[in-house]
Amino acid sequence: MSTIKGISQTEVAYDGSALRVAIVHARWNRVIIDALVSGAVAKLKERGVKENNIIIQSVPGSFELPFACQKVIAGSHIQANANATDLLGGLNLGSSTPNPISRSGTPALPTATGPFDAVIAIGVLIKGATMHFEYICDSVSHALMRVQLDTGVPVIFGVLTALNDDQALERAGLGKGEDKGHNHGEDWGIAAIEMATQTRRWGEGKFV
Ligand SMILES: Nc1c(NC[C@H](O)[C@H](O)[C@H](O)CO)[nH]c(=O)[nH]c1=O
Ligand SMILES: CC(=O)[C@@H](O)COP(=O)(O)O
Repeated sequence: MSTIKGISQTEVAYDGSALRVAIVHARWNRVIIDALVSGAVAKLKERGVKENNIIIQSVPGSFELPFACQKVIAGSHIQANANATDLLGGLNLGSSTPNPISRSGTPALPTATGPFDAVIAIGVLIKGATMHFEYICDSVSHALMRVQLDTGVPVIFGVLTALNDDQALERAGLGKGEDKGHNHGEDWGIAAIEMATQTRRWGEGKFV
């Protein structure tokens, strides 16, 4: 019987070439994390996101993900403003600073910086002997939802909440049996591009 689970991909092939995406990952259960991050990066690149527009940051554990995502989003705005100031500063609008454009002869273009169009939060939580698992899963899921609603930047929920090692391995395509499972990191990369693109469109009042 074919499963009814899983995402139904949209017919639209979203173009990631103008997008900037951050991946924030925890470092617990690193073998699984690395597979998930690789899967997400592969799909981002496959859909055109430039390598220097994929920023990867790590934190100790999944509990740190919401705070890190909030700060990474805020930092990208500061970085963008700083670059804009640098560029505007080069226009020599009566300032004493010589125009870097005239000084070097070539325009001072900003580096690959700017606000993130989406953030992918990746963590692997595996149930242990205590209730620690439940409290982290609950708090992190609610907090990541709040970060995206508060910031207006899509935060893709890439946190595996597994009851045992095998469940986590299979969801990273690392299953021990014949069926290795499916790397959910790939789905998260695709979702990031769709949500980033749609967020831009919705922000312009466009409903394609
Ligand atoms: N047990 C797991 C953790 N625990 C660590 C917490 O996430 C956090 O880093 C610590 O409590 C300090 O604040 N983290 C995971 O990502 N996965 C686990 O299975
Ligand atoms: C998700 C966790 O925090 C968990 O792995 C910790 O294990 P334990 O509940 O046995 O301390």
